[in-house]
Amino acid sequence: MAKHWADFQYEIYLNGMTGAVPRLPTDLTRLEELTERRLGPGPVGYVAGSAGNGSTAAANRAALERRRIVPRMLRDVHDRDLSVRVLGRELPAPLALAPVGVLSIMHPDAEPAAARAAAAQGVPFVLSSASSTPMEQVAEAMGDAERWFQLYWSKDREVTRSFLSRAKAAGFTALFVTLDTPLLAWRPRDLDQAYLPFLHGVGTANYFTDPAFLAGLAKPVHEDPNAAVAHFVGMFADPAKTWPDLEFLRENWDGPIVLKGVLHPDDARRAAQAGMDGVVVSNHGGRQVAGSVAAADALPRVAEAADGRLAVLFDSGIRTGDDIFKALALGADTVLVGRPYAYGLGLDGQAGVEHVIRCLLAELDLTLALSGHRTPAGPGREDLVEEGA
Ligand SMILES: Cc1cc2nc3c(=O)[nH]c(=O)nc-3n(C[C@H](O)[C@H](O)[C@H](O)COP(=O)(O)O)c2cc1C
Ligand SMILES: O=C(O)C(=O)c1ccccc1
Repeated sequence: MAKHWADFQYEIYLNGMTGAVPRLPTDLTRLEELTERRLGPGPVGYVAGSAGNGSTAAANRAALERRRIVPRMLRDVHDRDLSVRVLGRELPAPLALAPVGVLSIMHPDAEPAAARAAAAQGVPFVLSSASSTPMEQVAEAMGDAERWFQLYWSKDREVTRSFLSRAKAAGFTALFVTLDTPLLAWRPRDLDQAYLPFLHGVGTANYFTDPAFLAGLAKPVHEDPNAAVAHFVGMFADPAKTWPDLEFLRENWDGPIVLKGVLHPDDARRAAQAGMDGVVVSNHGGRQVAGSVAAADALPRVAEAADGRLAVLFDSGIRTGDDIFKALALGADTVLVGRPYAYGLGLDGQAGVEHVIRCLLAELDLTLALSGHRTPAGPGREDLVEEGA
């Protein structure tokens, strides 16, 4: 029996009979402003901020807003099923939590709380390489719930090899390789505050617990933390990588591999040729290339190039259930959501992340139904119009 995500709506009204209202807004676009008020400017600036003058993050939203749904009537939408099959797994809905590093700046419960929320709702959790908690601890918090590992592809092969074997041993089933961050982009909000969490050793937990990483240090981390941080900064990513290097990952990871940060259809074709299993159409939430194409504008062409050979995941700008509907209609199989759950965590820990997941999926379920669809495979380009096109 498929889960009825829309029941959350009734649950909220029912709880209201005893005077209770939701602890957080159900319009998730309001979370950023609330978080801004409650947490310090450094952490919120880091999470909310993006590259350049912020126009790419704005363009991500605009590209989704510009597309409007054309609902269809009288199509029997009584029985709905949001489940999807992606990367060889059955998911209860087309949603996963995106890899977001350094979550301890949002809440002391950090990644384990977000991972528990995902597990409780049955949604996959993608753990960042730059997690503030070692991957084994996050895995332990999740029991046998679905988890995927995001790789920052290090200059040091032994560290990469070690991360892959640790992730495998800890039960992460798919590998997400982030290609759009071989360098951190120009991020004025962080630059103006001279705020970078790693320099304080936050977001380095996977490295500082890794035997291959530690072998590269002259002294233990506690004896010379600055040298350990400098070593991390120097090796965490590698701008010299090229397509043939993917072979190394294929040889060292026997599960699905997904390339995150693909925006050009030719790069999707190369991913398929290289034996990859999927792509995430993403501009990193507008945090990397200032002036980049909006992720939703890139999605249809990438989906066409994938042509069923690759799983097509999407992120960058998803804030509501109708945004998910639009991404599905433009060719995504599943979406990831980043900042909204980070804000949910900052505002209310695990419960806040669960709130975000439940709101998104209840709204998606209702949007599907009210637009005349029963499953995530239903929406297509014919369900959208583009304003001004
Ligand atoms: C604070 C923050 C940290 C992030 N850290 C990572 C990371 O470690 N690895 C990664 O692949 N993407 C990272 N991302 C990008 C997200 O995975 C995702 O692509 C982006 O947040 C999606 O856009 P959205 O925030 O509009 O949903 C980060 C994003 C934010 C906001
Ligand atoms: O801040 C980010 O967007 C990001 O992807 C990142 C990069 C390095 C370490 C942690 C997060």
